[in-house]
Amino acid sequence: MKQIIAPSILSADFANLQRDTEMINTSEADWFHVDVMDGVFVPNISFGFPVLKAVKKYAKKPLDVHLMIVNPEKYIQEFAKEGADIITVHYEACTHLHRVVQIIKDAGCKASVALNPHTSVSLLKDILVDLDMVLIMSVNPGFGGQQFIPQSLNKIVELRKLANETNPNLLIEVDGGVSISNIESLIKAGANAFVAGNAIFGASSPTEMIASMKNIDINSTQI
Ligand SMILES: O=C(CO)[C@H](O)[C@H](O)COP(=O)(O)O
Ligand SMILES: [Fe+2]
Repeated sequence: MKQIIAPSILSADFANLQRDTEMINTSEADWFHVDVMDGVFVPNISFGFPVLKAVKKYAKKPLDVHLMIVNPEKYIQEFAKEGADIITVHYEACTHLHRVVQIIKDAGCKASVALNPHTSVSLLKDILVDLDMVLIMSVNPGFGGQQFIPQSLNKIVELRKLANETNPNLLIEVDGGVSISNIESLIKAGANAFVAGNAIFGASSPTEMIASMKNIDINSTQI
């Protein structure tokens, strides 16, 4: 299976959101990545339900909703109602993570958990079997356009090993500083879903950049 590419609409032009949504629709991208920030869990505020609703109106691909908010359990049903297909909550924001994962599933969505750069993948050992995806944050959450933290590579390798024991179909998504120059090493480490904001929307041709990321073939690369 080819890697999943999820452009982050955080880097889209909000004055031209319909245009950028259509660009993703007609590109080789797989999902829309939707970053919700509350100004409490992270030091930034992005957007909430009205923007999700607006994207959903035109999006022809699944919405991958990344909740960087405290008490996410309060809002999961509404995010599902407004069109989320995959919901990611942060490990660091959930005291009762198992319960939150069940709430996501009961709402009819795929369940995913994100780990901040300082959070060890070993902490997910007892819940991995219940998850559809783990999101490895490769920057500190809160802003687009930051530099990839190299230690994230080891976390992907470690997580893939752990998943092979209990949940071999687990998707591993990487978010933050992903670009055409590091995506190959991330695939080799064991990740299979990639969020990119700046790398796509900052490119001279976003659709060509999406196609390049989608079609990297790690087997044909000479070492
Ligand atoms: O969750 C996020 C930030 O917290 C974004 O998804 C992420 O930063 C994408 O932007 P970029 O590819 O420009 O780093
Ligand atoms: Fe994100």
